[in-house]
Amino acid sequence: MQSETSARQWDGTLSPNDFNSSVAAFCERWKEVNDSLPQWLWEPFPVVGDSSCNAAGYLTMENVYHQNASEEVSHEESILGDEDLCDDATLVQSCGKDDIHVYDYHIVYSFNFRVPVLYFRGYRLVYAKRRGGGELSSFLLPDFPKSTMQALKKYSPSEISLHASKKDCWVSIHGKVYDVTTFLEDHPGGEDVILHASAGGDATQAFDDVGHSSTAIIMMEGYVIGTVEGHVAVDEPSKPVSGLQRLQRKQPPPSYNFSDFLLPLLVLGSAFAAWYYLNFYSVPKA
Ligand code: HEM
Repeated sequence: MQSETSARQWDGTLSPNDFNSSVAAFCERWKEVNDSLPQWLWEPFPVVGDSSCNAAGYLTMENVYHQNASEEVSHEESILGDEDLCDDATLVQSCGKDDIHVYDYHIVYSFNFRVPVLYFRGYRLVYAKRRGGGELSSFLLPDFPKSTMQALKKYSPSEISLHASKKDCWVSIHGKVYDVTTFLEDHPGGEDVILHASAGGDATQAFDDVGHSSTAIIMMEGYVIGTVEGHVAVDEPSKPVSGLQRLQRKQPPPSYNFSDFLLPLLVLGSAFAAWYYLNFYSVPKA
């Protein structure tokens, strides 16, 4: 436990190992006080390189949804299975009678800002009767706030292109800028492909052509530093690809996708840091 003096000197950032130990404590505490709510789970990143961080990964809580009382969608009809309903803190109003909004939350450690960041992706499930049949089908629609990206710093393509070396490597993918310098050695696909993509300008196509998994897409959010100035989102966000799909490239796409991957809504840093502060710093000495 830190003294009050050191708490006052704390600059609000965490080391990767602080993050790991605090999220473990956070999960435990969440379980104790929110037993009836969906639980946070630790999802490890693929073991790669010679990482200084001994337990890299992120926290995940998925399929959090609220069902309107008026909607009589039965357990069998729900494609979500029997996940717990969330409370009002995560309530999202549905637009239509048959809609359900679903959120996936991820807490990722930002290696560049040294704070935990909360990302979420949201989508709306729309239930529609199949023509000529009574069964319900579903598909996903994008449902993201447009203001999300405005909080991030904007970089011009020419500024981004100045950072294409092993010691200072930025890539732009789908309008966002990632400083992947510290990740190069750990990249499962090798550092050369990223360096090559960085030097070649926008890396969106190269990134998508590989068919990165959803873990990779969540992981990359830990390296975001800003957005590309003037970027117009005419293209779709990266579509996560499962391990099986990577092995079977000819397999048809899934009936739904997470291409509507929602990017940072809030920097959880402040909330999480407050929590961390209250738990690890502000408790007066006995
Ligand atoms: C922040 C940026 C990036 C992150 C976090 C990232 C992460 C990953 C991860 C976790 C994997 C393991 C497979 C998977 O889970 O999908 C992977 C594989 C790979 N990545 Fe990336 N990647 C990034 C950028 C790029 C870029 C710009 C390229 C450019 C071509 C690239 C090319 C590859 C290749 C070739 C593989 C190997 C694929 C395979 O063996 O099937 N990655 N990456």
